[in-house]
Amino acid sequence: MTRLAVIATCNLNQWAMDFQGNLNRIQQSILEAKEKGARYRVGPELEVTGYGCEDHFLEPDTFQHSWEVIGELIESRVTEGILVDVGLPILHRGVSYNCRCLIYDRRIILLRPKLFLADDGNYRESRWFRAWKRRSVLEQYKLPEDIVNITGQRTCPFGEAIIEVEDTSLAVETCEELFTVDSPHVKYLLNGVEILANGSGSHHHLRKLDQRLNLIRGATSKGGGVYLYANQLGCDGGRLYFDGCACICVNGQIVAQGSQFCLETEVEVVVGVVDLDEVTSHRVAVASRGVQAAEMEDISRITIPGFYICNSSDNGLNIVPSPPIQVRIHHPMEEIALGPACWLWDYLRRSGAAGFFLPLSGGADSSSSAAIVGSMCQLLCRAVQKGYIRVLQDIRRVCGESHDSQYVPTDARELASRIFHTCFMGTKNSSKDTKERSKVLANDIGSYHLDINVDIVVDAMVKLFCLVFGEDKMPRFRVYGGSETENLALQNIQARIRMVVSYFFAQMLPFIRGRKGTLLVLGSANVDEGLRGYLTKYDCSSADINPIGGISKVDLKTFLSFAAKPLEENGLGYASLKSITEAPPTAELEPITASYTQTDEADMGMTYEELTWYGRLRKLGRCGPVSMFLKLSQVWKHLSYAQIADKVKFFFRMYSMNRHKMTTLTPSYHAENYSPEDNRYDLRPFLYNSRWQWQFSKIDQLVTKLG
Ligand SMILES: Nc1ncnc2c1ncn2[C@@H]1O[C@H](COP(=O)(O)OP(=O)(O)OC[C@H]2O[C@@H]([n+]3cccc(C(=O)O)c3)[C@H](O)[C@@H]2O)[C@@H](O)[C@H]1O
Ligand SMILES: Nc1ncnc2c1ncn2[C@@H]1O[C@H](COP(=O)(O)OP(=O)(O)OP(=O)(O)O)[C@@H](O)[C@H]1O
Ligand SMILES: NC(=O)CC[C@H](N)C(=O)O
Repeated sequence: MTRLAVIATCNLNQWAMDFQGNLNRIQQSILEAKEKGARYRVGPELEVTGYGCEDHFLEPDTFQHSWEVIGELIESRVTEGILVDVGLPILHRGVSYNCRCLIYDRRIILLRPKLFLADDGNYRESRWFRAWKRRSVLEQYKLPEDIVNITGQRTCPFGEAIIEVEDTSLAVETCEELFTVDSPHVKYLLNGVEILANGSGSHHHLRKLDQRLNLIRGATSKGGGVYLYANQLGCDGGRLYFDGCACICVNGQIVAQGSQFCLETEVEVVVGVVDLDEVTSHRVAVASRGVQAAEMEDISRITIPGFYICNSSDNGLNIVPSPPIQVRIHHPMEEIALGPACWLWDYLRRSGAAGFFLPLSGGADSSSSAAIVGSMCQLLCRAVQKGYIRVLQDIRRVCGESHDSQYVPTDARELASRIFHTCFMGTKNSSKDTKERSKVLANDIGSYHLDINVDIVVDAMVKLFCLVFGEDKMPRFRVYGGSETENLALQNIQARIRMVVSYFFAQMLPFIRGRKGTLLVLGSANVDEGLRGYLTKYDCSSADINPIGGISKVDLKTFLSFAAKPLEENGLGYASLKSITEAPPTAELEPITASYTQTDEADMGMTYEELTWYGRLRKLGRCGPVSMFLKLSQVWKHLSYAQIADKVKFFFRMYSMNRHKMTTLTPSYHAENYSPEDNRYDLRPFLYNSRWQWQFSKIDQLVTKLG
């Protein structure tokens, strides 16, 4: 008889601290798994609480509510006839652990704590949890009174163990454990485990999926086995977008894959039929695996008597194993169009706001933010067309429709006209070109567009200044003979007034349109501007949220070309973006004269491409000034050592002078590994000695030595 097992994993769009919503989604996923015939269901890491609770993991309430959720799950009887693997925080003997809880029928089979915590980049699990170190010991966990009352069970095993069922054995690991050098699954697989599950809380950044899939495939390609991967999906209350992609892998080949970016549903169950005999067969054929398996030390085992994961009544003819599939990996430009769009939608519908307000300059950055909102509207309309009722209900709520409303968006442009507001805020220094580009793009996307001039407010500020300090101190632009200080102050006041106007209009526009609520102000500072500090503190970069704050200018330019392509060519169909990509980036804060037009790259003293180099080397290459100089000397062969030294020193000077701006950076979608985001990801001082005396003198010595 063939051992065919139907098993399920899932993507869940959980929300930190939303215990009720999280419970509903977990229940729905188990029910769907059961309906599809699965006998094992794995869910994401910390799915009961949501992954991003952070310091709420220090509160006893969080642990107690987690048990209450488990109690309700068991009482609702969804766990009957299926082995359910749920992620939640557990307090054991006064120590907090990030755990998997395996439940079968009404019994807690095992609490399995995470062995290796995630602590780099965006993660700091050891702030809230301890890693489980007593790997050879199974302790007894004393179950809370509520659970005892529901189940009659007083204790359950706590630690690392293999679960033996009648026809196979399985084991679980948690997210980061897959990424570690000495992954627990190696030991489990060599111990004969056939099904391995991983509940994850893993975030998206550009070009990452490939790495994750390689690890999943790698886990079972050498020694055989089935690997089930579950993940959180969406924005659970922070800067990260968890990118789902729940999948099933058999002997190194993916046989089922869920979506990576999805706003259609909060619960996506991925089911596969796997032939466990193929695992045995794969293993027997690899003699060296057998040698290692034979000498592997034993791991504690817990049996579930009478429980079969395989369908014993089927002889392999009624259900067939899921065949290997071609994995779907989005192009990075699609990732930009999809990831931030889904994140924005989760944020918008969960914030209760009535839509977005975007200061749209007609430049590349704010146009990228606009295109991403357009992409969100397109995805929403497609979901509605496919019949996703919950999406339609959320749209109606965000649009301020009444309970009995029959409103259905006709198309993405019509939807955008209701929830997306753009505004060009010109001054004397704005050009007709940018104003026109802004208008045409707004029309392409369908936003409610305003075209206003803010000179009256800028002039009022200058007048106020003159009233206080006298007309003879009236600040002048450099091109009219003003000093650097005056020139900068006049630029910054335009930029800051735009920010104040944005918040004012975002608050008032729903009122003007006969709606309740307020709009969320969107920002458009990109990752490189942040790195170089080429932005005005508290200008339009100080928005509520920023979809592109984690994306490099180089990627954004490519994204705009992609988004300009027609829908039939898989672009976003915003043809007007073409002219925007062709225009040189400019702040338009200084007067344009016959001999002078302000441009970003000239102003910054470096190109955006150079900035990407600096960004990658600083963060990903972990370079200080000296190593960055040495690394770039190997690459920039067209420049002299002295020129490279000047560039590196200039970059570090600018970076360190402006680092303070990162402390007030608008929360942005995390997309780029070299992000300078100061809040969670790139923790550095913000008061530097920007002369870098020691480091720069070492660079000077090297230049002399190298000639
Ligand atoms: N160490 C420190 N720690 C904490 N705060 C510090 C600080 N040093 C200065 N500051 C504060 O920061 C201020 C200086 O920063 P900030 O006011 O931003 O002014 P700043 O960086 O001098 O100027 C803004 C720059 O952004 C450029 N820019 C380019 C494109 C567009 C836009 C735009 O906004 O549209 C702007 C603009 O051309 C200019 O180069 C100081 O006045 C002080 O208030
Ligand atoms: N004329 C304008 N009208 C509306 N918003 C503006 C205008 N100028 C600037 N902004 C807002 O201020 C932000 C910062 O301005 P900046 O000139 O630095 O633009 P940028 O970062 O180069 O972006 P963009 O490419 O969109 O111009 C812009 O992204 C935009 O949101
Ligand atoms: N939650 C985790 O353990 C995640 C860690 C892992 N390195 C990731 O980026 O996906």
